[in-house]
Amino acid sequence: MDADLYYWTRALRPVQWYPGHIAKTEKELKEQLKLIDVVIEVRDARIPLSTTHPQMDLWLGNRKRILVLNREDMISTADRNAWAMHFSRQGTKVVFSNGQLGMGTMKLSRLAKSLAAGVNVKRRAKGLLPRPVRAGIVGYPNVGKSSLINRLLKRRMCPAAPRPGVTRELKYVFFWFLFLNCDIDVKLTRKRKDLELLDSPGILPMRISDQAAAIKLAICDDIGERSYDVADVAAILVQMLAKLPTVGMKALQNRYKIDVDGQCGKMFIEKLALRLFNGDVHQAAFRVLSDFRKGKFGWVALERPR
Ligand SMILES: Nc1nc2c(ncn2[C@@H]2O[C@H](COP(=O)(O)OP(=O)(O)OP(=O)(O)O)[C@@H](O)[C@H]2O)c(=O)[nH]1
Repeated sequence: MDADLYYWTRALRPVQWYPGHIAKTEKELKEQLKLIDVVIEVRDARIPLSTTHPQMDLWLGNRKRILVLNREDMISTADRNAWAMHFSRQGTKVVFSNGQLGMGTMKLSRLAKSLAAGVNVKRRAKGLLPRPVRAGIVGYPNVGKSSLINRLLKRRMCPAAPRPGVTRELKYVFFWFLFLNCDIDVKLTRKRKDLELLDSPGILPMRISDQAAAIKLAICDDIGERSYDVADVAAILVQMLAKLPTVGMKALQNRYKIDVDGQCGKMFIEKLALRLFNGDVHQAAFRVLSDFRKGKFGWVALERPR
């Protein structure tokens, strides 16, 4: 699939975002990471490779780290098993989660605390009181960072929305939580006093040279719509779905009642526009993307371990 994608995307308008506030966010994030005991890196389970920040390894060095593949509900069990095996072979600690429903958050919280337990061993040895473990949540836009934090805290402390770029600043959420609840709900604060969470805005690389990865980010709604041509992206999605053994041309044909030429997604979108949207290609393209994002073709990962 990746070789096809490379070929298909060569002639398209490149997916591109404007560096704007990226440099500022990067600088702030690097500063904040110095205060963090354990980093929780969130990726989109449908595209764990394309949601890997190329500089993350450099920034994190040998800092304690947990990899979270969020949106586990949007991939099949076979995809999940393939990724679990891949990361376990690499010796990487991975947690599969669902930020909407909270699956995986208990394991995540336990793992974060156990990985950073050494912090308080050292503090005690120095005669200091223990302090909460500080976990920083990082990852691309819209992968589910804020939803996961809300689930971890069982409170809506961070705005979460179905569009990229909602979180705009670094924010310690647990400080607020303690402050707001210390008198009212002592049991709750005691229970969770051992973990502090830092939410951060979605971070993208300044430039992306891998257009196949960029298209997948667009398909999965992990970058803003201004960065890409919706019709181009939907056409590529049609070609990808036609090729996927678990979807195939038949599923497209049945859903939209249009003949599919697996080689030409653009023609498919144009036919759909004529059939349902008075020739409006943008609306037709948006329908296909939104059907994919809602799981109308089943839950499929767009990447498998290489
Ligand atoms: N199906 C599904 N949807 C999820 C999951 N996690 C989050 N979402 C949805 O994905 C959208 C984005 O989630 P956010 O938590 O706002 O993502 P974010 O990474 O904080 O986004 P930025 O603020 O842009 O960095 C929201 O509509 C969530 O409800 C999940 O595991 N499964």
